[in-house]
Amino acid sequence: NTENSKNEAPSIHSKNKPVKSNHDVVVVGAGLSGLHAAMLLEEQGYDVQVIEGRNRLGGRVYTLNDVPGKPEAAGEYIGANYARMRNTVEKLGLEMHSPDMGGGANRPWLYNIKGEYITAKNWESHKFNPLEGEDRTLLPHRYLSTISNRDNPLQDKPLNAWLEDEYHKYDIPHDQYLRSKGVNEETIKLMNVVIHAGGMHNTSAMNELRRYHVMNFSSGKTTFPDGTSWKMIKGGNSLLPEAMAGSLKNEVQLGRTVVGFKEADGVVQVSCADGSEYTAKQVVCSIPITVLKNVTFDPVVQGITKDAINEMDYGLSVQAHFLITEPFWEQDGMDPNMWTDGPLERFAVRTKRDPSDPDAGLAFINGPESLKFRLMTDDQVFSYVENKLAEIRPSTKGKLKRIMIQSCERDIHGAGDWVYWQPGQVKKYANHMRKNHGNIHFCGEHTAIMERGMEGAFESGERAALDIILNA
Ligand SMILES: Cc1cc2nc3c(=O)[nH]c(=O)nc-3n(C[C@H](O)[C@H](O)[C@H](O)COP(=O)(O)OP(=O)(O)OC[C@H]3O[C@@H](n4cnc5c(N)ncnc54)[C@H](O)[C@@H]3O)c2cc1C
Repeated sequence: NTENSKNEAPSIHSKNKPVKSNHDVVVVGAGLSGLHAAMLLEEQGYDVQVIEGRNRLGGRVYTLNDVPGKPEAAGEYIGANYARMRNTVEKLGLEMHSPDMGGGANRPWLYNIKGEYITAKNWESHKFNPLEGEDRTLLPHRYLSTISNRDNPLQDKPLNAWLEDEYHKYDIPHDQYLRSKGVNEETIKLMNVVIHAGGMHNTSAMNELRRYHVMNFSSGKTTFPDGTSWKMIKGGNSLLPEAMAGSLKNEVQLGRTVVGFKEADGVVQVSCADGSEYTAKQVVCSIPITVLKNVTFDPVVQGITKDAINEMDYGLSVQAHFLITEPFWEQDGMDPNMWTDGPLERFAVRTKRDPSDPDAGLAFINGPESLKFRLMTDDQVFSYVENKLAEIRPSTKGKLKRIMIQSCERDIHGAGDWVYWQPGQVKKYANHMRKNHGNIHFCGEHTAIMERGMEGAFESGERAALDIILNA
């Protein structure tokens, strides 16, 4: 991992010396939300300076150009309904292409459940299949989305319906909601495998229902002109934040980790770890909410916003990328891609973007098992994954070469994958996340109302920019 780890001091590797400068607006964070806000403000004639803590652009959009196949470490699929994002892609002259949505190398998953190998073909009749009737044809990796989405009370409702009081009754643990719908314990256990929240008990049913409501809207109701629902940027999604930053008049300042905001007499002073100081009348802050715990505010943030900063959390995931030196699946004759209910959760052989690319494999752990990786170094993550893999799949032994560990949480600027709402948090916080603190306007996917993911980031940047343009 080339990014600085949580154990290290904030980045001071800025290629620039510490600076002092004054602008109409300072935007903190060069992810999609911050960059979109900056572009809109600049269009309206504001002098805008974007500052970014990492030494790269894009935040949770990050193409791993050094890994064969150039996989996306984070924001990957662009929905047909991503109007703001599509418009920006077009405006900046980038092209999109249809991704391989098959997972891994477009091969089926081999399931490893309770230590037993089960093929997709054998699942319907297998004794571990906990469902009845036609549902027995459902494959385990589809349980979470299919079953959560059934009789979704948000169906056909506007995308902001999840914020309304009448749906607060669903702001309860997701496992409790599923039990009330008659879903049995064995099914819930399998749904739990890849849940981004440490477990089904820790995510609000409203969080999950909203997730699938937005997804239905993306993939069901709108399409690209060629009839597809999802696309990616040709050459890698990172090209988009790079082009957005390149379109701005003031060069984005990298390596400027913000440590404090101080507002007095209508001016906000933004202080960075490297000693730089920026002042502006207005600030757009796209720092992920959990990272805000480490940033000081003067005057201090109080009340519900303070509680939200202390309590909100993001899902975790760890990706261990390997080169595959020999096709281990040819040795044991089984499908290469594994979906397991054990500590590895998923291991996939990645799609080759170019036939000359060597085979690369990815252990992607984002369910309850991901929590333990918070306490490991990158080397320990590699060893752990290799050992667990060798236990359940001996043919992998000696055939994997370490490339990199990637996680959106394993550095001081990252919070995790994306925000999730714990039971009770939608009611408590969802309508407060967008409240400004004096002249500091918060944005970021965690503050979006209608959309999620990358389009949620765009939506939130637009809202923060409009807040300044119309009200400030
Ligand atoms: C594994 C994974 C898969 C995903 N897949 C999809 C997908 O397929 N489709 C989809 O739509 N979305 C997907 N997403 C979500 C999407 O990537 C995010 O919602 C979106 O990119 C978030 O943008 P943002 O601007 O809100 O936040 P970020 O991109 O996190 O931007 C915040 C910026 O602030 C910077 N920062 C943090 N702290 C400081 C500080 N103290 N000082 C200065 N700068 C700071 C960060 O470095 C970062 O650049 C995925 C995310 C992950 C992790």
